Order: sequence, then C-alpha cells, then structure tokens
Amino acid sequence: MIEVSALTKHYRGKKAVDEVTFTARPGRVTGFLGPNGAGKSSTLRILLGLDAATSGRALINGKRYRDLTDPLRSVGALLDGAGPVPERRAVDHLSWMARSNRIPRQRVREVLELVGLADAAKQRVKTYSLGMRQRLGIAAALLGEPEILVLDEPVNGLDPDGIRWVRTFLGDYAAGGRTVLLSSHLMTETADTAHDVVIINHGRVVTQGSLAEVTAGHASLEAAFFALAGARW
Ligand SMILES: Nc1ncnc2c1ncn2[C@@H]1O[C@H](COP(=O)(O)OP(=O)(O)OP(=O)(O)O)[C@@H](O)[C@H]1O
Repeated sequence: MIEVSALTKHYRGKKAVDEVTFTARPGRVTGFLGPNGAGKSSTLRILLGLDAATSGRALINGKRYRDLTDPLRSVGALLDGAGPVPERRAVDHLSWMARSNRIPRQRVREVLELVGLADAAKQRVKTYSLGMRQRLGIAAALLGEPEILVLDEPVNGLDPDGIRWVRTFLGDYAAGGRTVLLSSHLMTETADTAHDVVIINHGRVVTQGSLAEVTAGHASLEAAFFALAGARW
C-alpha cells in the first residue's frame, strides 16, 4: 500500500506539488495522471526517497522509503530517464543490481524470462530497442519480488505491441494482490490499464477514484480531465 498525504514540494518558492493526498491499494493498478509539469515525477521521487518533501508524507507500507529495511524487496521502481550503462550486457546489469541487494543470482534469469528478454540477455543494452529497454527497466524493478511497483511513464515511446505487453503485465501483477502505481500523461492508454486514477494538474489533485467514478458523466477519461482541470494537455 502507498499512502501519500498532504505532500507538498517547493522548488525555489514555486509549488511543484501542492497538498497531494491519495492511496494506491493492493490488487489495483492506480494511474497517476497529469500533463507535463503537473508534479508526477516530483511526487514519485519523494516517495522513492530521491528527494525530500517540503511538507507532508509519502509512505510505503507505512514507512518512508529510507526506513525500509530491504527497499528493493518492498518496492520496485522504473523512473523516467534512469537506465543502465549502454555498454553493459543486460544480464550483467541485472546481476550487478542483484548482487548489491543480496538477491540470489537465479532471480536474474527469472526476471529476464518474465519480461521476455531471456534470448537477448547477453546483448549490450545499447543494441536494445526502446521497448526492450523498458522491459529491462521493469525486469530490474522486479528483481526483489516487490509487493509494490512504481513506474514513471512506462509506455512512453512504445509501439502498440509494447503498450499491450505493459498493460497485460501490470494487470496480472496487480491481480496477484500487489500494488501498482503507474504515472502517465497518456489518458487513453492508462484508461485501458488502471483500476483507480488520481489526476493532478499544477501540483494539485483535481479528481480521484475508481475509473468508473472518475469517468461517470464523461465520454472518456480524457474528456473528464478537460472538464475537471479546464486545461489544455
Ligand atoms: N529539480 C527541480 N528544480 C526546479 N524545478 C523543478 C525541479 N523538478 C521539477 N521542477 C518543476 O516542478 C514542476 C513539476 O515537475 P514534474 O517533473 O514533477 O512534473 P511531471 O508531472 O512529472 O511532468 P513530466 O511529465 O513533464 O515529467 C514543473 O514545473 C517543473 O519544472
């Protein structure tokens, strides 16, 4: 379970995140949605201990990230922009991560199979397509068999096959009773994936609830966003 309460982040006096409160529950994919600059990455960076909040809290199973005993075993993350050294072979990248987190080496083979990269494990990352890199990022997030997955824009730049793969994978992951928090600026793709949605704009939550609740009375999730936020994408 992820609990964010009254989370606020200022950058040089400007509010990037403004009193954001939401919960992402086990067994559900929660879509964290908003246009570029809405405050999604700032929220996720605080949740994952990469940045400090100005005020408020972001907790993983009731604890701050830095207080988790074995973080990779509690929460797996894929952050926009973070990636392995291009010269490295995928299997070496994952083995290094596993070793530094005391995760058995056999788990590397398992996650490569889970994401469909077993046959490309020995290729250098620089030869990977964007879709393969996203799969590798998800493999890294899965290393510790975490109960919670946090993914920042995992379908960015993916082709329809790649998007479908991520959607099915995350749905299955949550169906096993795990918590998935997925940030995106892509409404339509997320509407096909998420059970619950939290929409932010200019750092503030504009609406949240189950997909059915948020879209009630609107033609689509995108229409709901425009009606509620009154903003262009
Ligand atoms: N390190 C920083 N220093 C100053 N301002 C920042 C910093 N990081 C983010 N911001 C600002 O905070 C606001 C929210 O940015 P953030 O990256 O959290 O949004 P986002 O919803 O993730 O957008 P995107 O989809 O473009 O990544 C933006 O106005 C951004 O310019």
